[in-house]
Amino acid sequence: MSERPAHRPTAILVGVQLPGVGDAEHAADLAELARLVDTLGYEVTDTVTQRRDTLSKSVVLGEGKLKELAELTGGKGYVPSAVPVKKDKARMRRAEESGEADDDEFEAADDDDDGQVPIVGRDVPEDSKRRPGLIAVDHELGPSQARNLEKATGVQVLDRTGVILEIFHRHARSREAKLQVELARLAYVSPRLRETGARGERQAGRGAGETELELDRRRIRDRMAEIRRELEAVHREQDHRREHRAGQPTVALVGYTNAGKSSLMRALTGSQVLVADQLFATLDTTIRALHPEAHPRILVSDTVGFIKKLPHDLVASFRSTLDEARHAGLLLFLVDASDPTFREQYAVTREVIGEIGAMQAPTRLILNKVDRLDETQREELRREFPEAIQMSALDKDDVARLRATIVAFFGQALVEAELLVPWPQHALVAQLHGEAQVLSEAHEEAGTRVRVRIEPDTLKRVQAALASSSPGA
Ligand SMILES: Nc1nc2c(ncn2[C@@H]2O[C@H](COP(=O)(O)OP(=O)(O)OP(=O)(O)O)[C@@H](O)[C@H]2O)c(=O)[nH]1
Ligand SMILES: [Mg+2]
Repeated sequence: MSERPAHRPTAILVGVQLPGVGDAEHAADLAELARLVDTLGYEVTDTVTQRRDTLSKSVVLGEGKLKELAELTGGKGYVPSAVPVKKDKARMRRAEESGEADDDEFEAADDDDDGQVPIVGRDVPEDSKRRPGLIAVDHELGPSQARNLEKATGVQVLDRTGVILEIFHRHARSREAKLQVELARLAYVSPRLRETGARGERQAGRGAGETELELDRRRIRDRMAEIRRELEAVHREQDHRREHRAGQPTVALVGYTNAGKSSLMRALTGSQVLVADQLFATLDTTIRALHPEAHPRILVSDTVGFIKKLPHDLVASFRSTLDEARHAGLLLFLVDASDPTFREQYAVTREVIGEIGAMQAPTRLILNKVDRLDETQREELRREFPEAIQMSALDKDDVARLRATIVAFFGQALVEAELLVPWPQHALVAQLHGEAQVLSEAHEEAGTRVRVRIEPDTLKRVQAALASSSPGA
């Protein structure tokens, strides 16, 4: 557990239970949002929910619920300038209640904000009366919904995607992750920009006939193009490294965020990757060899986790981070079996992995964290998932068993071969000890005769190397 400051800012969750969403699912979604908000550093103090047929187009919630929410925040409870310009109030109210209200009618005319989407550090005054610092809404919000909700409550509003993007922004460490997050944030912000009517200094650089909004959008497009170019360079470098590893058996750990991928990575490889009881602790892909080493060497990759309703732009920008999974010879799907919603989390993971085209490799399901379950629960899971491996990433024996399973899996693909390595190429023998299982080794007049169990692709590469340097080739 990470250290927590004594006085964390507080947050209120808002969710609408739409038709077709059961009570359990609704509660699970909100519990997950609470974990996301907690990861952002807020303490969740209240949850305001409502059953509705649709989200209110203006402020998500209905009038009464909005008042209830505003009482918690010390806000007005209505959108200050929600004065219909053309329609009469009663008609507006009817339309609003039926979820049909026209967004723009609720927009303030004297809009004084900067047209930026409320994604980070939006300046909503924070007073000392423990006014919440954030309202997190468990749905995708349109720009005017967020804006109106802020006006009615006086508190910064983020939708689910905004919360996730903010966590990614804070957790990004590598240049690649930072670029990918920036790309996703710009894709999120761009359609949410709106004309501000701002004047003066912001007009600099504006083309003839170009409005403020067009200028902002153009700047974003330019920056996105620049980021894509930078990312391409990063990816070329990665492809290069991957080519270098080609033929080496690789197992990819994939799964929902917090399933325990990095913990298992540590246990299998002895590496010091970050493990934290947080959502999206890992954003980069790490590749390490199994330790103690297997022969041939087996690589393990740990990567970014998934979540329900993962923003599409985020998946798109993290696609190459997930490339390791696409090239792996074995996919281990990790779930936190102690989480009652793990079945759905498993389904989400399979779906995203399918979307990025990584489902060709054989897969195994790993029910992790079974140390938190009792024997009856484990037995039930054995019946439900007879093929799955039950384990705890924190248990040495479990990890050793999994290691043996991985080694045996790649062992099936090995073929036996005999190679004669001439003396001038003696370095190849040492290489074979890393890349194959050496069964026997005999020194002869012409060189070293080695019997190996080896991956077919690696065998081809070694044979080609031997042929190209043999006399007369
Ligand atoms: N009890 C128990 N806790 C575990 C187990 N495996 C992992 N954990 C804990 O679960 C939390 C998340 O573990 P991580 O390994 O960071 O999970 P992850 O899948 O890498 O998560 P992200 O990188 O955030 O997507 C940490 O607090 C771990 O200590 C396990 O088998 N049993
Ligand atoms: Mg991790």
